[in-house]
Amino acid sequence: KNFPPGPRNWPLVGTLPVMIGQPGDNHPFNPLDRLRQKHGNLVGLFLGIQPAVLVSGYENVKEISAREDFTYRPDITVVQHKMFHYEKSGLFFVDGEKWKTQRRFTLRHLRDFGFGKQSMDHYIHSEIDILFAVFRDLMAKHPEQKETGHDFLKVLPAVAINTLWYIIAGEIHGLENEHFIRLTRLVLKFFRLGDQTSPVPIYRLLQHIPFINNNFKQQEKCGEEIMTFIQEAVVRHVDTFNENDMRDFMDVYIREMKKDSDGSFSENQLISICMDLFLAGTETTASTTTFTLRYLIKYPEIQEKVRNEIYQVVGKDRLPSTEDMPNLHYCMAVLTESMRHSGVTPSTPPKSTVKDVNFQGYNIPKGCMMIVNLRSVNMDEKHLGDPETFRPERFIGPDGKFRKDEKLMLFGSGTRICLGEPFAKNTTFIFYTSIVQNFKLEAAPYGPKPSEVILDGFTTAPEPFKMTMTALN
Ligand code: HEM
Repeated sequence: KNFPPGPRNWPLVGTLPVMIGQPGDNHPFNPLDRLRQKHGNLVGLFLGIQPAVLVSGYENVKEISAREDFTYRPDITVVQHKMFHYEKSGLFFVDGEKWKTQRRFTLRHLRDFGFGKQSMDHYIHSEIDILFAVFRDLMAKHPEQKETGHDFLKVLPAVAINTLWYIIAGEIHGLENEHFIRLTRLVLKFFRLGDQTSPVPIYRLLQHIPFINNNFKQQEKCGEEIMTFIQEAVVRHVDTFNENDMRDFMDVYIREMKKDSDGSFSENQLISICMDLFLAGTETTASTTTFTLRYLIKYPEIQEKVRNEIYQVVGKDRLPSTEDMPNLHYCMAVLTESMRHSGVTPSTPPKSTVKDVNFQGYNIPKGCMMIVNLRSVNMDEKHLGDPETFRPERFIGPDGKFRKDEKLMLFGSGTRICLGEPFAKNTTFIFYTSIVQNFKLEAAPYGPKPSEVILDGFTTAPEPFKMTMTALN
């Protein structure tokens, strides 16, 4: 009663028939865009019989994100919960005091190992050296592909994984390591198989129905393999643990497990946290960097402007670092515009309520899923004027300096705001500016132009594309 208005709620399938894409859509979120246009900023939906509300618009999203009532996550089967007998674990899908304690601990101790700090730069730079060696190797081994394009960016996710994994588990994997290459593929596949508005993770019954459970089953398989990789690293850490030598985040967590008397710091919880960080942190940063490079190929004049600023501020003899960020105004504007326009996270992971709640005069029943529409904020026509246009200058103030737009939500907002924001900003910034400093990027003269397709999943991602690179230094 007094639930937000929405499309027709059919028996069993609820509103799902109007939540699927149509021919001509250019973004996975188009069906939800249409619902918002038709029904307004709060749309009542049903994923099967599960009530859900699509929440759009800056004010609504800000309020939902700030209110304690909505900090909960719905009961969704994720691979680690299933493996741990449906006990909620990790960071993303835990609630209340458990979430607060684990989030605080994780953030504090990741920072001790350089997470989101300048002290990480040297490590990011050494990963970039490896990346550049791969680029040069590809060009030397297959010079003929300069005409049709190299698949340069396929190694980027592996580099992103290494950067994060070093802090979590103190390990670096060679890009030629077969096991590691497989892991990288699994992470990407895991994300593409996801679907934020699928009822399958909510209903255990649907998880057993062939065809309907197709994506879910495949995703579960990928997730299990990724979990095994993490579990093995945890076991190695437990076996070699030395109280006097904290090598990485896993060690610090194990030390806490030994001190902890109520069991809230457990091995399962450590595995789940690492899984959450690993998944949340690697695909998102790799996709953001790839989207940015895709825009720079499409707009060569912007690429040139980025390069000129880097040459002026940083020069050619060293790679850009986080210390340069406050002086690279245009580069910051380009990254921000790329994140806004591409929208790797068009919505937050679903939120939920644990009691009946009133929101904007509507009744939101206990257990209702809240689909928080960040895209509606980052593509807000009233605020931005021309949201569909890629225009980094919108973030340059009259003084020529980068101007932060407080009305954007690139990493969510409020209590659950992305835990990895500083790390993600630093790594994507250094990755993309270093590439542009050292290589000219172009569409291959005889190959297809980089695809403009945006892939669906838990996040959105650019469709892989080929390009030509010319070394500049
Ligand atoms: C460009 C890269 C990234 C983007 C666009 C992004 C975006 C987001 C968004 C929109 C949320 C949801 C916030 C909410 O529920 O209100 C989120 C949550 C989260 N992100 Fe990120 N993220 C990125 C990178 C990272 C990295 C590098 C890490 C960690 C290594 C990370 C860890 C997390 C975690 C743990 C949460 C859940 C927080 C919680 O529920 O308390 N993310 N992220």
